[in-house]
Amino acid sequence: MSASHAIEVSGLRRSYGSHTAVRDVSFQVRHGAVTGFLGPNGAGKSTTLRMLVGLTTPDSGQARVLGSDYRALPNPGRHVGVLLDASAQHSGRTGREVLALGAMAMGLPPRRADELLEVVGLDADEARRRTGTYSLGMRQRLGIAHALLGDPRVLVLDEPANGLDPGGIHWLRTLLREFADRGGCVLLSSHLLREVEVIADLLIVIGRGRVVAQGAKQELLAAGGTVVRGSDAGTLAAALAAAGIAATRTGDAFLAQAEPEQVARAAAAGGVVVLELRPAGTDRLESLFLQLTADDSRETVRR
Ligand SMILES: Nc1ncnc2c1ncn2[C@@H]1O[C@H](COP(=O)(O)OP(=O)(O)OP(=O)(O)O)[C@@H](O)[C@H]1O
Repeated sequence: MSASHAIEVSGLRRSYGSHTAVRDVSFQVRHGAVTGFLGPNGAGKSTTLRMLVGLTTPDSGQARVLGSDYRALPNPGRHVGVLLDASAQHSGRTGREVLALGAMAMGLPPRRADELLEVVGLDADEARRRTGTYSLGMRQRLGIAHALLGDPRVLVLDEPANGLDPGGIHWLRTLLREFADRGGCVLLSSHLLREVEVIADLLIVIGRGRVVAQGAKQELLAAGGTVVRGSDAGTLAAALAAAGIAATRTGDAFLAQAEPEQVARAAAAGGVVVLELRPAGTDRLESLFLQLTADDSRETVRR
């Protein structure tokens, strides 16, 4: 395994009866970045993450974290923080007890629980409450605290933004950004394109148990060119042509095959006031994602 990759998954496959949940999934996840694992409901995200941390046995293929089978890591919580199901905690324990027990299991002092409660914004009152009374957002915060307890280098989080309000999503984004900027590796799943788009640097898109796209978010988003609309369509067309930028007209806008900055400069050089400028790739990724969702025929009305 390459030392630059924290996670390496190759040829993973898992069936349940006649249904293949994950078929030939391969990807690598590097340090120092937040990687989003994106796919519609039932695409195979949780099954893949469960195989990664040894909770589900693959029919074939292998998954390695920090160069090892997860189950072979000594004291794994000190290396890999995992949050697969925020509701899995014992509902009769208080938030603080959950963290204190986790700290003890990892050989850490109980004060580590208090540090993490502060990091995830659970106050003293909330920490004393049984987790059975927690909202989903509070459970997610507790689950993230548990994943961070052992100061791991890798985080594997299944739908961590589920149940968080917009402020909570902003908080999560900042937390994961800082973790990755310190060199950590984050792999997080989501079934919401917009959610993962604001949090992740890299994307792995999965549909029907297969990886259908992967790469840097900016590249995936930029691949479709730039949508531009100007004060005068004729002058804008001429300005783009003069700059050697191929463009096709869609209504009163153009789809230009160049980066937004090049397009803006071309428009400025032609004296056109730009009224709209955005990467078209967002649309492309969205249509790929909607197509995946539609392929699952969950949204299709059968006649
Ligand atoms: N233990 C199981 N027994 C039978 N089928 C299962 C089991 N676990 C997963 N599956 C099936 O495998 C497929 C993939 O499920 P998985 O939970 O991995 O998807 P997901 O991408 O995480 O979906 P979601 O976004 O809805 O959580 C689904 O069709 C699911 O019903």
